[in-house]
Amino acid sequence: MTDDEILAEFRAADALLEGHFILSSGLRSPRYLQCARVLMDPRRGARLAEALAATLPADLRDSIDAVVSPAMGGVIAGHEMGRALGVPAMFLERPEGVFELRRGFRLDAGARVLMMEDVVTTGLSSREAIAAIGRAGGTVVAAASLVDRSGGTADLGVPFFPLIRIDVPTYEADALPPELAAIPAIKPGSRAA
Ligand SMILES: O=P(O)(O)OC[C@H]1O[C@H](OP(=O)(O)OP(=O)(O)O)[C@H](O)[C@@H]1O
Ligand SMILES: O=C(O)c1cc(=O)[nH]c(=O)[nH]1
Ligand SMILES: [Mg+2]
Repeated sequence: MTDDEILAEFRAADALLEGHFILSSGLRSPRYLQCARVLMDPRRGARLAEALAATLPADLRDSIDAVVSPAMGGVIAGHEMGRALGVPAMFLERPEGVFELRRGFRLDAGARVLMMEDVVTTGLSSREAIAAIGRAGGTVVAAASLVDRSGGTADLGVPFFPLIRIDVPTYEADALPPELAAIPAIKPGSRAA
C-alpha cells in the first residue's frame, strides 16, 4: 500500500482530526490521528494490518509467536496484526498504573513477540509495553504501529515498522503558538493525566 492509499483510508474514516489535542505525553498538537475511527471498520483494519505485515522481512514475520499491544489504542490494531500473521494477539493494561498482562494472557518463556501500537509519538507507551512484555517472559523482536508521528525520533530499542510516517507538529504546553492557545484543548486518549 502506498502512503497515499493509506492516507485515503484515514480520510475515508474521518480519522484525521484538527483542533487542539493533549497527547498521551502531555505534548500538544493541532493534529490527531484517531485510529479507533480507522479500525471501527473491521475490513479496513484487516486491509491495513495485511499491508503492514507484508512490509516485515519474511524471516522476521515467520518467526513471530505472538502479538502484544498496549490498551486501549493497541487492542484492535494488535488483534488485526495477529490475524494477519496467524498468531495469538494479547493486550496489556495498567489498572495499577503499570502495563501488565491480565485476563489469563501469558507468554511462553522466550516467546518471540511483535509489540503492536496504533500510534507512536514519543515512544514512551511503546517502551513501557516492551518492558512489560519482557517482565512477562517474552522477547520483543520488533515493534510495529499504524502511524509513526515521532518524526523519526522515537527509539524503541528494537526494529520498528510503522505502516506510515506522518509529520505533524507537537508543542510543549507552555510554548503554544497563538492559534493553538486560542482553541480549548481536548485529550482523546486514556492515559491518566
Ligand atoms: O508514543 P507516545 O508518546 O507514548 O504516544 C502514543 C500513545 O498514545 C496513545 O495512547 P494513550 O496513552 O493516549 O491511551 P489509549 O491507548 O488508551 O488511547 C496511543 O494509543 C499510543 O499508545
Ligand atoms: O500521542 C498521542 O497520544 C496520539 C497522537 C495521535 O495522533 N493519535 C493518537 O491516538 N495518540
Ligand atoms: Mg495507547
